[in-house]
Amino acid sequence: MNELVVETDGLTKRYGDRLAVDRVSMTVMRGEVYGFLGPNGAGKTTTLRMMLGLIRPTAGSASVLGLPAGRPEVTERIGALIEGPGFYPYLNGRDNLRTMARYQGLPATEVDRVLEMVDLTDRAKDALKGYSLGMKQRLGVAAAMLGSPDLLVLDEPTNGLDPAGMADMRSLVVSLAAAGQTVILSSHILAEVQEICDRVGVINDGRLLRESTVAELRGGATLRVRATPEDAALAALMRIAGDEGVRRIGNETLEVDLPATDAPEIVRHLVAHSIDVHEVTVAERSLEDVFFEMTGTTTPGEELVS
Ligand SMILES: Nc1ncnc2c1ncn2[C@@H]1O[C@H](COP(=O)(O)OP(=O)(O)OP(=O)(O)O)[C@@H](O)[C@H]1O
Repeated sequence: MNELVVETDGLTKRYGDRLAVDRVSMTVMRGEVYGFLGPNGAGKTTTLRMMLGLIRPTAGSASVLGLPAGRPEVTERIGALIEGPGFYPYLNGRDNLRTMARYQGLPATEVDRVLEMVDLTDRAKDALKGYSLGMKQRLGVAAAMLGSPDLLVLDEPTNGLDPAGMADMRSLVVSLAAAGQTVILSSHILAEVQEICDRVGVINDGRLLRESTVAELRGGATLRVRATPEDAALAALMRIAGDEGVRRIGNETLEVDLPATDAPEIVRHLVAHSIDVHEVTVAERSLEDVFFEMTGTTTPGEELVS
């Protein structure tokens, strides 16, 4: 357990004056879905390309499966879908994968296995030009899964997909993770990362701002209490949560930094002080709120619209 699959140390890439990746030190553990999150141009693809050994770092290092990135014995244990899959349009799905499998010295049964995994067995005999973008992306994941790689790297796998295609891709990643596959998934879609990732690295302007579990990043939930008279409620709640643990947020409502399990105690306490409790709700911060606080800029989602 807790085996390191990827470790980067001060990983840096400079293009002329542009520092695309700036001293990134990140870790990915075996069996987790790691969300690499950041707005467009943040440095996600450049970092992944260094991990895959496709480009050389200007400084720092990346090790994958305990060996320096780029070594052939490492590269062959990574499956990647990066910048859209390249297929032969006139071949069908199965023959496209067979060509790749043959090149890698893998048997035809391996093609059937990965087709089944991405739920394309029924359409495997159709020519690729009839595939939707979502199907092509799924075939791309199937190609990346040939030979059962130890690490699967998916760069923006839902980019350009319609909502149904996105949901499809998300459930595919979840099913691969359930089967024990280690996945690095880059995305600028916060809700997506929140839904399917165990841990997240947030990158902005080439720098890794934070690396933690999604739950840690979002912080604990808070309680919102609407009670009157408000001043008396504030004083009473401060005795439980401390002066810093309670804030007024308007509409006779107070925000309290206590877990949801404390709600009954809070209500009892207020009622014992003759305070009327009108409503108690649990407020969870979304990853989007957190991202906004961390970068102080627009969320990646908003950038998409521009
Ligand atoms: N080959 C290159 N030559 C020059 N600059 C580059 C090159 N590749 C990337 N960059 C620059 O490095 C920065 C990071 O780019 P990168 O593609 O890694 O970001 P990203 O987070 O993957 O963004 P996106 O979500 O748009 O794919 C950008 O400013 C980009 O313009």
